[in-house]
Amino acid sequence: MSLFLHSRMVSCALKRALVRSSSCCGVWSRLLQRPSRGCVSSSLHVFDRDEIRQKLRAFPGGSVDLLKQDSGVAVLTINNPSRMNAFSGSMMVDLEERVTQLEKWADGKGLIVQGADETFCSGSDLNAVRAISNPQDGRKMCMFMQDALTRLLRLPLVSVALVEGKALGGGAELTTACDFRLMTPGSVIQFVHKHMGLVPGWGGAARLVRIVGSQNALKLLGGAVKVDPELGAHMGLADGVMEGSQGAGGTGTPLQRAEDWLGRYVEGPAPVIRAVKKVVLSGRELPLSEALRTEKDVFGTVWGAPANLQALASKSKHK
Ligand SMILES: CC[C@@H](C(=O)O)C(=O)SCCNC(=O)CCNC(=O)[C@H](O)C(C)(C)COP(=O)(O)OP(=O)(O)OC[C@H]1O[C@@H](n2cnc3c(N)ncnc32)[C@H](O)[C@@H]1OP(=O)(O)O
Repeated sequence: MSLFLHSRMVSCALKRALVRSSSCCGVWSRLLQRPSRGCVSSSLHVFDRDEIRQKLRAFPGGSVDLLKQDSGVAVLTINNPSRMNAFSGSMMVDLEERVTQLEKWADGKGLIVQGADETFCSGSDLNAVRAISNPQDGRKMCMFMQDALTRLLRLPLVSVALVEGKALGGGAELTTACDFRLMTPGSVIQFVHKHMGLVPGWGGAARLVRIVGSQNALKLLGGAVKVDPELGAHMGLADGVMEGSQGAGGTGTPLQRAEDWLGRYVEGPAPVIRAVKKVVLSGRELPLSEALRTEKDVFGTVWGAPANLQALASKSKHK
């Protein structure tokens, strides 16, 4: 008996038809649209988020914690250390709820995603996976997580995955749902899916191809390659190595070093930094003509706005 019964699919199909009917200038709103409760269309599928949310809660354990800071940089912590920060069902629901909170955070500029206890995330909780191992239920969980991670990447925040210890399976996929990846010495990103008789399902394959190219993605997935910081930097998967407080070249914990690293890319007024992410996002995801239209629209929100007027008044020189 499937844990995820298909009900209200008719109303979901109707919603999909409505979403598709929106004009091309509504494309941007679809990229950033705050998802309605209930039925949503995620890429090619329509699924009932409320129903899946309820079913996933049947698999408790751990939490996904969010700290929004006055600096405009939030910290999202995958917190299930007794399970190497594996995602229980309730943590998947937590994640989606934290993403919704971040979608509503108007003052946000940056986000750091980390794991508790010096390790990142070991993917789905295998105990939950075993309980929902039929294709229909797996597809429902996959759509829920694919939707949550797509929305995470589309946040108008510059995001960094701080990888300590291990990022395996869905944990490796989570790293690709951030704009940047910083790894600590000895850390590993590994798409172990092949060893599970699987392929990524949380959107990790589609994002990995866009990050490292199709040949490298084929190697990492086909070979379930252990990516250390050196290989990650070589392939373009890792954007930096974060030494800890004992590391050379700086002080502070890996999180403090990651905040310092991110700081240079989010310094400035939130509306400007959020506009930067929006125009890059549209350039990355939309066809050129729609990306140009979006860029014009976003430009219109910052031209003549307080930060622009202040800069003009200060006659600053860019030495
Ligand atoms: C879409 C992808 C998605 C999916 O298909 O749903 C997935 O992500 S599938 C899951 C992919 N992940 C894995 O297969 C990782 C499995 N775990 C390991 O390989 C190892 O635990 C480790 C992460 C390499 C760490 O090894 P080690 O340092 O030796 O510690 P332990 O193995 O003793 O782990 C400590 C503790 O944590 C439990 N654990 C670890 N990972 C998971 C997990 N993914 N799900 C549930 N529990 C996990 C492990 O069982 C230990 O608990 P105890 O046995 O109770 O001590």
